[in-house]
Amino acid sequence: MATRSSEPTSRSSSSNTASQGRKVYLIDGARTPFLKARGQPGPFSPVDLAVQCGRPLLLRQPLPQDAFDEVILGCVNVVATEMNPARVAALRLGLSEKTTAFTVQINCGSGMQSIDTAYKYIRDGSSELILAGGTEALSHAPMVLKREAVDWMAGMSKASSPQDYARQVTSFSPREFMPEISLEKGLTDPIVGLSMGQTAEVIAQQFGITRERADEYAESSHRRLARAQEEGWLDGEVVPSISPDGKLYKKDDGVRPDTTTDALGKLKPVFEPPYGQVTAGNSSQVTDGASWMILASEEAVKKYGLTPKAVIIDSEWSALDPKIMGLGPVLSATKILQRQKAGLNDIDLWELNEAFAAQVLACREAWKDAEFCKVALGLDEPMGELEMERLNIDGGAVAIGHPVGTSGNRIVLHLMNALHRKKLKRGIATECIGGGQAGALLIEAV
Ligand SMILES: CC(=O)CC(=O)SCCNC(=O)CCNC(=O)[C@H](O)C(C)(C)COP(=O)(O)OP(=O)(O)OC[C@H]1O[C@@H](n2cnc3c(N)ncnc32)[C@H](O)[C@@H]1OP(=O)(O)O
Repeated sequence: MATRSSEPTSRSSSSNTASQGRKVYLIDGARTPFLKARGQPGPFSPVDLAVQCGRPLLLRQPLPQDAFDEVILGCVNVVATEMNPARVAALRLGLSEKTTAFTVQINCGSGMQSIDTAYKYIRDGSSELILAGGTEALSHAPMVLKREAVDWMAGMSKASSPQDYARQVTSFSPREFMPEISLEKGLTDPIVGLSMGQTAEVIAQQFGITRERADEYAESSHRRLARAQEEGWLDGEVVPSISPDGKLYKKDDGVRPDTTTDALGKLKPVFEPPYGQVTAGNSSQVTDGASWMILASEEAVKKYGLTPKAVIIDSEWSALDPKIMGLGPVLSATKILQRQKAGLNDIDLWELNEAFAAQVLACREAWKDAEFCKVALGLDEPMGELEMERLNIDGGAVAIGHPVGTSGNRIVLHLMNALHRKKLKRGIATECIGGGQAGALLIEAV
């Protein structure tokens, strides 16, 4: 059970406000449709995904091949044939061989970390133009063989006589070759031994989030995404992908517009049966997808005649007990609000990544909870209630899916576009990170 006295820490605090460096603009971005992992490898590898959305983005922002100083790509599950996917993607996108590229991994924060690293490189004057993204093909998550299988193969390679060889062959046991379920392992915290879903159960219990509320939230995520798709609000942000066999993917395919709270209420708890709150219907979906954003300095904007859509104002990363990792956004976002002397509802729009419906709701409760605000945030008063009308207005990972290394990038991209569409000014994108961390970015539309 989580303790409320877990003392969080943070990095890159007030020293990283944009006022202390150069302006950093968000120019444009694009993502693939998010495709649900359906028990077998999907049509695209992590690099394929990054290339699928990178190409149309670079076509509509025609920059010279060597314009980018850096390519930074978040990816949690790198596949063995695409080591350093940032570099592989950059070259497949036709960028200059002279452009350096590196991959970042901070679990679900990876796609936001790429933006924040780019932001700081440009702000501090070491770069002018950066392509920063996130990619994840959870359907391709590497499978890990059991120790016994690896030992058996080592025995085969060491066999030096026909007798050795025969002994090794006859000791073969197919059961030992059943792979360990690696995706499940990847979504289990190695320090506290809880799956991500169990950490959501911990904070649901801590803040009294009922099954009904989690299901209502999940239903609204599907409803909001379905409306956004129907109204064309994702056009341009989501670019079509074409698989090697010529199949066209145009839309996020996890959304279920017919979702009802009645149907959700019938699903069984997955992570803490039989009494838990977290089900397949109110969890983020296991999904493949990629997203890129172009970041530029003022000089690069002038040099290439770019039209910025937003400017990055501030960023913050925090760390806390891995058991309550889902509350991380409260820590990171509050630090930004304090620096900006702003309240929750002074921010026009929020993208708080929906790892789980119960986790988003627990964050909202934490801001209202005097004791949490005092102990974890050092505040005399609670922060108050974040209005639902500002939060994940076009749905989130419950409906869209959560390709873990990508989502942090997607929420910044969508926030930028939603601020423009609604002619609003300020937005915060924030997400929890497995292992007990969280990131947040404050942007302003221009
Ligand atoms: C990692 C970090 O750094 C930080 C983080 O973000 S933590 C979050 C990381 N991500 C996760 O942990 C992933 C969480 N989600 C999961 O693991 C999986 O989605 C899950 C195990 C919860 C469910 O997986 P699944 O069983 O394959 O789901 P799925 O097959 O889609 O649905 C199961 C059932 O629910 C039903 N269902 C799902 N959504 C529904 C909806 N909206 N309405 C009605 N029914 C629904 C499905 O129809 C299905 O029913 P049947 O079995 O009758 O076909």
